[in-house]
Amino acid sequence: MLELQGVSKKYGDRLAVDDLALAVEPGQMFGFVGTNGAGKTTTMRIIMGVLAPDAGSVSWQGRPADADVRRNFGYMPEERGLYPKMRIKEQLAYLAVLRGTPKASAETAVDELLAEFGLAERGNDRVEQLSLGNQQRVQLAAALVHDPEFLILDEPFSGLDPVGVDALAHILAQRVQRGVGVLFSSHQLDLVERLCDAVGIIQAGRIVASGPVNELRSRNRSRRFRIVGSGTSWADGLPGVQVVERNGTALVVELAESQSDQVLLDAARAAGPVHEFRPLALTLTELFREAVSEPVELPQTRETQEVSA
Ligand SMILES: Nc1ncnc2c1ncn2[C@@H]1O[C@H](COP(=O)(O)OP(=O)(O)OP(=O)(O)O)[C@@H](O)[C@H]1O
Repeated sequence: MLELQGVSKKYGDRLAVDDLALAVEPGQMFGFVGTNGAGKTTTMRIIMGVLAPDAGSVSWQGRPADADVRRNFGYMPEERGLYPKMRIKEQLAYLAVLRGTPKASAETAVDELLAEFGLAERGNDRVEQLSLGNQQRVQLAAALVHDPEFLILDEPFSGLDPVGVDALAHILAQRVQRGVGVLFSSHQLDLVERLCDAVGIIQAGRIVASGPVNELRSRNRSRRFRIVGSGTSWADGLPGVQVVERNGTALVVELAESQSDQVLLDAARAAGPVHEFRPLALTLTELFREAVSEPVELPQTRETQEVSA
C-alpha cells in the first residue's frame, strides 16, 4: 500500500499541501481530483521525491519511501520530459537501464511495450514526429518500462481525444488487473468515475473526501429522486422541490436541504398511485461539488505570488 501521512508543503509562506493523508492499495485505480492549484502536482512530486515535504511521511508496503523504494514507482510528470529529438526505442531503453533494468531485458521490454501500445513500427522515429496522442502513449511507456509496481501519473489523459483516452485507459486497466496500483490526477470527473475504484478529493491542500466511490456515495445522501407516479404536474410549485427532468409519468426532482423526502412522497401519493420512488446515486461531479462546497480559504495562485513577490 502507498500511504501518505501528515504531509505538508509550503512555498514561501503559501501552504500548498496541508496535513494530507491518503492510501492507495495495490491493484487499485485511484483518481486524484481537485480544482486548479489544489495541490495535486505538489503531492505527486513529494511521493516521487522530486520535492521534499516540510512534514509528514510517504511509505510503500510499510517502508519509508527512499530512492530504493521509489525504483518500484513509475512516474509521468506534469512537465512530461521526453527528449523530442531522441529515437523512441533508444530513449525508452535508456530510461529502463537508468532505473536498473539490465540492457538486454530493457530492449525486450521496450519492444513488448511498443507492440502493446500499437507503436511497434514507430520505434525508430523521434518523439517529435509523433502525434500528441502517440507522444502521450510513449510518455506512459516511459513510466512503465521498468515494470513498476506503482504508477503516479499527473494528468495522463489531458489533451487526448476519446480514442486516445480509451487506449490509455485499457493499458492502465490491464496493469491494475495484474496488481499494479495507480494514482492519477485528472480534471475529467466523468472519466475518473468510469475508471477508478477510489478517489481522493483535494481542496486547498487538504483531502476533503477520500475512499471507494461507492462508499462516498453512501456517505452522502442524494437529494435527487426519481418518481414514477400519476402525471408530473403535482410537483410543480412544491416548496423546496425543483423539477430536473420529465419523461411521461417519470420525474426527476432535486430536493432542497430544508425539504424532507417524506413530504415529496406524500405529495406524489396525494396525486395518485406511486410506482417508483428512489434516490438517484450521486455522480462524482455531485460528490465533488458537495465536498468542495465547504468554504476553505484558497491559496494564492502562483501568478499572484509571482506578481506580489
Ligand atoms: N514552484 C512553486 N512556487 C510557488 N508556488 C507554487 C509552486 N508550485 C505550486 N505552487 C502553488 O502551490 C499550490 C498547489 O499547486 P499544484 O501545482 O500542486 O496544484 P495542482 O492541484 O496540481 O493544480 P493544477 O490542477 O492546476 O495542475 C498552488 O497555489 C500553486 O500556485
